[in-house]
This record gives sequence, structure tokens and C-alpha cells, in this order.
Amino acid sequence: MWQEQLAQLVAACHWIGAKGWAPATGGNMSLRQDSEWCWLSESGRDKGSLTPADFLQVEIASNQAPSGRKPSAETGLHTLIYRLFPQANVVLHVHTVNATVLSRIEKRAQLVLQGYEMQKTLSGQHSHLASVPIAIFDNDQDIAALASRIESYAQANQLQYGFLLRGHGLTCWGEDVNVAKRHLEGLEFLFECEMQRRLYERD
Ligand SMILES: CSCCC(=O)C(=O)COP(=O)(O)O
Ligand SMILES: [Zn+2]
Repeated sequence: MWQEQLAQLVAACHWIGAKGWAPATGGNMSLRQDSEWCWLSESGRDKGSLTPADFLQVEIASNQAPSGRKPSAETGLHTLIYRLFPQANVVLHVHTVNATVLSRIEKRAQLVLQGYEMQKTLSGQHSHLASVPIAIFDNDQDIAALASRIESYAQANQLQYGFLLRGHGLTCWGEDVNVAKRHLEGLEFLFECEMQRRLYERD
């Protein structure tokens, strides 16, 4: 089952690359194998031209890769998501211009999406009238410290669909590759709308 999902994830990485959402080796992607193991993209690769051999098996509890190769520098964020959300099976992290800039323009700890029909691309959302908060965390080169901040936030707040890293990008997830892709494309569309709205409305 996860082998089929890995083939779909590789195709999703090519799609992300073609969109220009993982420039210059930015971004990383992963897939859960089971409750103990996941597969992470190798650090430093061009994520738009990955093959199945570029995914490394990583232990979710320890972040260790038995192969000895180096999984993504952001492995600790992926494994945190797999520990926090048993229903999350795919994690996509991208460096889109909208996610990078909007997360700097918005100074608060959440970007609130409201008033957009396309909010319904997010699982469980049924109306443009709902407010959908997307958490924003200040970026950090210390991934363990960043993961610990995200974990504390998730203990007190609902963390759904994904989060923004300020000046860095978007990390989102889903129960399978198709859902994670839908959340990524939907959020990216909503970020673009929010950028344009703020530009024209001078919010
Ligand atoms: C090349 S951009 C800086 C690192 C980063 O943010 C990223 O997403 C890629 O890191 P990885 O180790 O997964 O290649
Ligand atoms: Zn990144």
C-alpha cells in the first residue's frame, strides 16, 4: 500500500517542481509507512526530480535513518506531524513565494482565511463563512526547538491542514497523497488571494 503511495508521492513532487514551488532544492516531502516508520526525501536534492530511491526510511520516534544517508534537514517537523496526527500519512513542505511573503506580512501568530469559496478544498470545510486559522511559527534553524514550539501550540490549539514558517514556507499534510496535494493547492490559492486582497485593500 505505502509503495503505491510512494509512486504517487514521487509524481506529486514532479508536479510541485513544475509549479515552481520547490526552487533551488527547497522543500521536502514524506510518507508514513506505519506507526513507527516513514520515508523522507534526502536532504539537498532537487525535489522536482526525485525518484523513489531518493526517499530514506526514518524512524518516527528517533528521526534516525538506518541507511546512514541524510534525510531532510526538516525531518523533525515531519515526524512531529506523524506523532501528533495518526491520520496524517503524507507531509508536503514547499517554498512558494506566497507562503514565504504572506507569512512575513502577517505579524500575528495565525493567518485567518475567511470569505473564500475555495476554503472548501480543505477537508471538513463546508462554507466560505467559516474562519480557518493557519498557524504561523517564527522560523528557526534549530529544528528540534521549532518542533517543540509547534507541539506546545498543538496541545492548546487546533492545528489543521498545515502551518506556515515565517519567511520560509508552508508545511501541510493529508491522509493520502491526493488529500495532501489538495490541501497544498487549495492553501496556495488562498494565500495568493490573500496577498492580492491585501495589496488592493491595503489591509
Ligand atoms: C535549500 S532551502 C533551505 C533548506 C530548506 O528549507 C528546505 O526545505 C530543504 O531542506 P532539505 O534538507 O529537505 O533539502
Ligand atoms: Zn524549507
